[in-house]
Amino acid sequence: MKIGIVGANGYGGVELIRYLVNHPYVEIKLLASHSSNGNSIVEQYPHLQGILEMNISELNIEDVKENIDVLFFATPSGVSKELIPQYIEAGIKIIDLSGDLRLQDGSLYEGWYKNTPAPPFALDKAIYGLTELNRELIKEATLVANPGCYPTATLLGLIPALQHKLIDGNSIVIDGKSGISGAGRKTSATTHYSEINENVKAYKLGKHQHIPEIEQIVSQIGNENITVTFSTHLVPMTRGIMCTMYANLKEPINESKVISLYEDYYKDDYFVRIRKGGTWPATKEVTGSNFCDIGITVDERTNKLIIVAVIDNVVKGAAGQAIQNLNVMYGWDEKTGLQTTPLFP
Ligand SMILES: NC(=O)C1=CN([C@@H]2O[C@H](COP(=O)(O)OP(=O)(O)OC[C@H]3O[C@@H](n4cnc5c(N)ncnc54)[C@H](OP(=O)(O)O)[C@@H]3O)[C@@H](O)[C@H]2O)C=CC1
Ligand SMILES: CC(=O)N[C@@H](CCC(=O)OP(=O)(O)O)C(=O)O
Repeated sequence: MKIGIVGANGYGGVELIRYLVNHPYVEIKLLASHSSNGNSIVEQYPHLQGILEMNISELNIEDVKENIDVLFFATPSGVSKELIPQYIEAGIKIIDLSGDLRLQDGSLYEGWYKNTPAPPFALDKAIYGLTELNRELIKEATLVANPGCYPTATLLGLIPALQHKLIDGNSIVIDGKSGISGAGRKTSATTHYSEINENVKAYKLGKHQHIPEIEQIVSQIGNENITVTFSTHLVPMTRGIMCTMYANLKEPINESKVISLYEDYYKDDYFVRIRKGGTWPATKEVTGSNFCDIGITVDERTNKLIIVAVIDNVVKGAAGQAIQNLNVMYGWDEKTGLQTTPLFP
């Protein structure tokens, strides 16, 4: 399968490269970016020396039609919605890592991303790529909207509780924490070393673009309109997301019963691992891997279910899940090219 990566020299793009160079069924045929055309990817990423010595070239639809089967977009929001329509019409399969195609209702995109939405035909075609939720739809998809990093951890943590009607959807509070690579490669005052080192910062409270994405799916699963409280924090680490979710239990339930419901729900999902009672996952336990690890507690005193979910933001939160979706689209074993052991310590 011939693959192209747009946004190849960003963090999502370079993580796609890290996995795809070892994927047995794909060949990387195109690396494209915005401002680095003509340069070798090795100039920006010397760790790729001897592994992928390839020039970054301009994105050209005629070249893509001739040489590419699947195009990954690892570009900032606002880019793929402009470029993708012509590639859809040309019959190219697309996996978009950005937020441009995740919200089915274009007016929500307009409100939260402050930009015009993708054309309705593209939004209709896009399948939300949370693999464990939409595997059957992804098998037939030609356009996949890969989920955001926080929504991946949050939704994998909440879906079994909502499916089993254990919690009141409108009581959900999500406390999210992310490493700095989540903000992409370009530095800014907020992601500058001296601003983030030995510091924890809350940001975009009540305004984060992942709020409508999470609400879209929890409402679908809960079969009612659900609004969530979602807060995000930057923590001084490179990779990793931890989302801790709190919700009111509808009926009292034993913790070990909830854990066994979760184990059963994810029994066929290699990349989701449920911790035993009284233990909770840490971000380092998934670093560099496509796993989402989940720990569960029932706080009987407050009648709350507490769920802790961790992922590596650039793997399960971006490039890894995108490759998992590629595998599903082509009927390959979902783990193909993704079976790395987390990088611990
Ligand atoms: N980082 C993460 O943990 C996650 C990221 N995502 C999403 O993935 C996408 C990529 O993120 P990330 O890799 O972190 O971002 P980066 O800022 O690290 O990289 C962005 C890439 O997009 C390229 N680019 C920018 N504008 C254009 C354009 N108009 N045409 C073509 N290429 C363009 C840049 O090229 P150049 O450098 O040459 O300008 C660069 O290669 C974003 O939508 C992000 O929200 C999703 C989940 C997690
Ligand atoms: C640490 C950090 O800044 N993280 C980014 C998440 C990036 C992402 O996944 O956002 P998209 O929805 O645009 O894909 C943020 O909070 O906006």
